[in-house]
Amino acid sequence: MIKIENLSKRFQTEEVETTALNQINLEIKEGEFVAIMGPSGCGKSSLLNILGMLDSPTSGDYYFNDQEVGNQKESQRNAIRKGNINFVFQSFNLIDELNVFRNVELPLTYLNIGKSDRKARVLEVLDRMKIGHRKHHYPQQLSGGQQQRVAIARAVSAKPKLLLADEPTGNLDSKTGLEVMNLLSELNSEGMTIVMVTHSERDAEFAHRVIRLFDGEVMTEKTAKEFATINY
Ligand SMILES: Nc1ncnc2c1ncn2[C@@H]1O[C@H](COP(=O)(O)OP(=O)(O)OP(=O)(O)O)[C@@H](O)[C@H]1O
Repeated sequence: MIKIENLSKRFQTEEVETTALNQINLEIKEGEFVAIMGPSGCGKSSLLNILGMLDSPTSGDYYFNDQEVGNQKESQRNAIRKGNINFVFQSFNLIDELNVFRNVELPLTYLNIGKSDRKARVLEVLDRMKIGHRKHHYPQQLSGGQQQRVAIARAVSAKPKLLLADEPTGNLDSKTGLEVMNLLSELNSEGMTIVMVTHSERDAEFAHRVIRLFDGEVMTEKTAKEFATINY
């Protein structure tokens, strides 16, 4: 599903140039659950943003389902992302002015799905995320775990092929975090490909595979072993 070849991302500010990703190569197959780990500043978010087509690489290629997307125009990337890729964030990013039902319905509106179809899909996904009983509540009336379940419902209501999660349990206590990880695992076992950035070794255990980044580079198994002897 995903193939990245010799991909680099550099940020240029007035004084300095930062290499966030340096000549990365990686592949992710359909149906995989992959965790991306590494110390702060190693390039995890930069990689997730590129995978999600929110940002483009400075050099190198990104193939999504065999189509080169990294070097496409923004409008083209947006069109490919629509319906294929969705996101879950650490800070939930729900719209405070909309109730739970409307938050989850919104992305379906952009996909031009009819009203009765939307309603059926929203109710189904809210039930699956065990939050259907809160559909008339507003985000601020919910606990963190409930908000994240709504955010996951919103992200998966359009049945994306790829779900990108940026520290999805970062703002949750460990019990609620575990519930969220179980939901993500369930979605993955039904076929959704998941790529998750995490600092939590416990969350990473839910993944099939961990990609470790260090200073913008993917660590090989060998360098990862060497690295394990250093504390970070
Ligand atoms: N928009 C930007 N402009 C300039 N530099 C940036 C920008 N975004 C990221 N960087 C730099 O690129 C490097 C990688 O950042 P990135 O956010 O990808 O790391 P990260 O691994 O996600 O970190 P954290 O775990 O702290 O979120 C860092 O040195 C960061 O300062």
